[in-house]
Amino acid sequence: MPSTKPLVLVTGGAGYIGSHAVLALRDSGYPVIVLDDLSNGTREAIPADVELVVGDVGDRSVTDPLLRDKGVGAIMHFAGSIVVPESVTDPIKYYSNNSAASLSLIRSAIEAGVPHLVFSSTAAVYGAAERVPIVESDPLLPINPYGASKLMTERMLADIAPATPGFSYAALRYFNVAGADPQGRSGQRGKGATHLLKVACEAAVGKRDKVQVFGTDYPTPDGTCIRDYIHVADLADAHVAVLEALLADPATSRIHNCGYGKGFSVLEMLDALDRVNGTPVPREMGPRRAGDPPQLVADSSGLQSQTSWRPKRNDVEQIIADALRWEKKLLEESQA
Ligand SMILES: NC(=O)c1ccc[n+]([C@@H]2O[C@H](COP(=O)([O-])OP(=O)(O)OC[C@H]3O[C@@H](n4cnc5c(N)ncnc54)[C@H](O)[C@@H]3O)[C@@H](O)[C@H]2O)c1
Ligand SMILES: O=c1ccn([C@@H]2O[C@H](COP(=O)(O)OP(=O)(O)O[C@H]3O[C@H](CO)[C@H](O)[C@H](O)[C@H]3O)[C@@H](O)[C@H]2O)c(=O)[nH]1
Repeated sequence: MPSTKPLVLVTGGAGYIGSHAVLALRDSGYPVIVLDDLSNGTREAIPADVELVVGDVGDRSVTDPLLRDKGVGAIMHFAGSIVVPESVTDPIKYYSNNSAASLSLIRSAIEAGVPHLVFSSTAAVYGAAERVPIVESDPLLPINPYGASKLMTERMLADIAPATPGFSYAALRYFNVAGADPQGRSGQRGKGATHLLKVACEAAVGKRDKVQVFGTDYPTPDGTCIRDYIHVADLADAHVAVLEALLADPATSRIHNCGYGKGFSVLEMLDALDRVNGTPVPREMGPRRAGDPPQLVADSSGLQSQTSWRPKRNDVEQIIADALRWEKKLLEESQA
């Protein structure tokens, strides 16, 4: 029987978080189509029967016919550039791919009559937050071009939606996304990983000789930075819940933090990895990395009170176990 749920276009669906959103949408009965330029994604990240359009979200010769002809009912917009230090050395890339390309997609969507867009924003819009947990109304003071490029898109959406009858959006500010699909269907692939848990799991399976701890003199109980790690499958479920909130109340746009509201230090994460792994992962204490705020923890009560989303995998050892299982699978694939 054909689905009665709207077709969802997932931009960046061949990447880490987008591929988990594709799984969550399909698990909930939504038909899905993916638009990705494969600059950091892979075909294998998407189920074989999902249509992949290889192209740039900023290219209207791609997005106009796609949105017009396929009958897209909502967009989840994950495509973007994601490396904070690179945004400092190459800000034009970030304003181009995260701000300008998003504006192009938004125009294309509105002209095609697509009513809803869910945008991947980031805790980086808050910059070096003065207090935790962070609420959505806290000051937006990004400290790098990555965060600024995402905030610009949020600002565009905040101005455009009220001026555009029939169009609403959700901006989701992710905190630290980690883990892999609990069923082993997807996980984080990209080369040159920089995220703590990915790097540490690569060290656990022998792809690296150690993990370096960036800074031990922060004003936190053990001196290392504190972050709020959300399981990627819970984050994917949050997207479905937010889409359903938009469909149920189409005139209301929303902005939500996505995290669990509990912080873990770098050393707490590495200790938990050692417990899950059963053998200690070599670690080395090192200097601070530029631009790291001491603490980022989300107040996500709005996401829970305003949508049906409830965290299901709010357990740091499960996040790590899923990430580690995925890393072992990647290693086996590379040795096959
Ligand atoms: N990973 C995190 O911890 C995190 C935290 C906060 C926000 N985010 C945001 O979530 C989104 C997804 O991040 P991710 O970690 O899955 O990254 P990712 O690099 O794995 O996925 C991004 C995908 O977008 C594609 N892409 C990039 N530019 C494109 C373009 N112009 N046109 C079409 N496709 C393009 C890439 O090929 C890739 O498959 C990003 O917007 C990122 O800024 C991620
Ligand atoms: O090898 C490593 C990697 C990271 N860290 C530390 O681990 C913590 C987490 O670092 P990540 O690189 O995993 O994540 P960030 O907190 O820097 O970045 C995350 O949050 C940002 C918002 O502030 C952006 O959204 C970004 O995309 C997202 O990955 C930081 O204190 C970092 O210094 C290490 O000690 N060693």
